[in-house]
Amino acid sequence: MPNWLLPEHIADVLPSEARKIEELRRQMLDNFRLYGYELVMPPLLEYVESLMTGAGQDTELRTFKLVDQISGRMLGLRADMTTQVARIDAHLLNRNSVTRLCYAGSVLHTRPSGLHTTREPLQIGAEIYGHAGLEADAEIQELALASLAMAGFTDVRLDLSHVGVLRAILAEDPAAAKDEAALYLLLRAKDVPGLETQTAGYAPAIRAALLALPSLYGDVEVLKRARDVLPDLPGIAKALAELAALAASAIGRADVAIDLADLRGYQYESGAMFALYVPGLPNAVARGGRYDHVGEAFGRARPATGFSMDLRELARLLPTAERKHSIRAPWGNAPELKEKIAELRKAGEVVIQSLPGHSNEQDEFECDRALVLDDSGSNWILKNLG
Ligand SMILES: N[C@@H](Cc1c[nH]c[nH+]1)C(=O)O
Repeated sequence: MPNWLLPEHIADVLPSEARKIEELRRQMLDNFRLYGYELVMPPLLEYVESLMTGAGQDTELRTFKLVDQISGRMLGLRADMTTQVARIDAHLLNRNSVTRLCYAGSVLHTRPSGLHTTREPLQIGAEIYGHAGLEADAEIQELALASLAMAGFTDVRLDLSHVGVLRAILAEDPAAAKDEAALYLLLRAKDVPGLETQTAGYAPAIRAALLALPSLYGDVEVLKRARDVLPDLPGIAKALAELAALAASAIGRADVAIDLADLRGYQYESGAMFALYVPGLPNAVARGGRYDHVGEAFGRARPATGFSMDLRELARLLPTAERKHSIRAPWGNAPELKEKIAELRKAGEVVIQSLPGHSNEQDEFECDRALVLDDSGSNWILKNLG
């Protein structure tokens, strides 16, 4: 085995791809700032218990673990930054007001989520703490859509779902409530035969409601159908009304679909959830939603909602960045030459000094101009290279 072989689903990012990713990262973080989101940088690794606080079983399975040589305690490499940011809001900032935070950094997954998916996504996201109303969910949804528009995606599908529907159904039947974890998995997989077996002993109305969820998928008309077929419970009515409002706020910006069985989050979600899809990729490019109980798990209840996405995946779908035009300059220590180069760089030009013996080499950059001495031999001027 050559000693440079990388583990499966782990890869280097080469120059043109890296530039696309980095440009996207900067654009998005700058845009988050325009909405008032403050950047935070949580650590790559933490004690495993703190990483798991408020998170579900998926996070546990996805987290790489190692032993800390200083404390002897178990550390985990973060698999998702959302709970880290919730910890920062709950403990370090200690603000009672609305707090908007954003982040960008690598996360690691023990297993890839899809066939061609990386185990090292570059997660970027934004979270709002301190507002329980739907306005915060709508802002997050808008920001996620604006981020995709900014990256050049025009054809976006927004799938909406709501944990409140399942919770309201489960609260009606203790037998069903006990099986919550299993039901989650079956609904996520839209495994109707599995659901039929699992729900065999439940109260008939509860069973019928659970079996209806996988077929409650489609355009916003589904909400009407859901009102007809699901039990008349306040929790369900509230969830469906929230979904109708969120769907309405996205009209004209995305194709909206409702999927009441889509529970593919990290299991910390507590309200409306969404996933964004773009052509060419079966997996969601962005996920988000409300998760009001994570702060509580950290000892300070704070309403919360947010979204995140993988910049590597997004960048992969975008066309290759054009080669950047640049200026070739000779190598040398003459003060006038150095001054001229500094001036051009200050103006935003890429100036590449050719190292001796390498004057015609170029890779990522296309030199369309050269810095040369004029006929008098004393002034540095730019010459177009045909
Ligand atoms: N971190 C979640 C999405 C999210 C952010 N905030 C709330 N939910 C994910 O990657 O699926």
